[in-house]
Amino acid sequence: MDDQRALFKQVFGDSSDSEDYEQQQQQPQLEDRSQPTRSGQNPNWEQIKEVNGLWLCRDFLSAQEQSSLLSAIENEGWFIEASHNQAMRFGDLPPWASEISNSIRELVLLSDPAFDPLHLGTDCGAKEACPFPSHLLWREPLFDQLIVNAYQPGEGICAHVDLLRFEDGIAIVSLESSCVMHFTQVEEAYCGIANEGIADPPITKIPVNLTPGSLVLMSEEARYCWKHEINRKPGFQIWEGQELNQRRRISVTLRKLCKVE
Ligand SMILES: O=C(O)CCC(=O)C(=O)O
Ligand SMILES: [Fe+2]
Repeated sequence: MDDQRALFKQVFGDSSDSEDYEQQQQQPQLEDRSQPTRSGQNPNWEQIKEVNGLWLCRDFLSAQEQSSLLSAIENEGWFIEASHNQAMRFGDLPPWASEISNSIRELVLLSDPAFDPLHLGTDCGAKEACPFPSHLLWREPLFDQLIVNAYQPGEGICAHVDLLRFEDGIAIVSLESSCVMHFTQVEEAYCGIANEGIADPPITKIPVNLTPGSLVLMSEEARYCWKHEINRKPGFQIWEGQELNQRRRISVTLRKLCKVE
């Protein structure tokens, strides 16, 4: 526990604010539900073409797996009080989170036609066709930091790039309620893309529908050159022309801390 606290301090400093951004309090909307089923040997990866390095696996967890995961999270007792909406772990992850981490690695491997199970290797030959770069996939541990967020209807998260204290390669699992996450390109700050003398391009927002049981992987440009946000104020959660119904949403974010030299 003390180790957890020391690590927390190292990452976020003395402030009690967990990140540089705050969850927004927003207004509730209506109901939405989908029931993805896991495709087992055939993970269905969707590459978000506009955002390099952004991948979505809608059927990551079956309905059954989603409810087991929710029970495991509930058993942690983090969200008994309505005022508690975020929990973090550093270092060794709870068993259920390690399981997610293992499944992610497995699923990425299964999606790679170049994967040779005898040599436990993948070169993710066609870089753009791989949901997670191989130099990240084989790091140990794959993830060592966990955030579980609980969003009540109307609550979201402001546009941000995840802190640079975390390595490349971030995973987000969604539970309970669908939401639209929007991606907007950052100007030049984090990703070293300078555009001096060039007029700012019009801001494009790329919407991605995060259904319950889905997994998002962000690496490279998606992680450093795009902000992500969830705005659940009325009028912002539109998918295929319809406003999404909102319920509580739980998300599990997995990241890896940068090594401190
Ligand atoms: O809740 C989510 O889906 C996203 C969380 C997130 O972006 C973060 O914690 O940095
Ligand atoms: Fe984030």
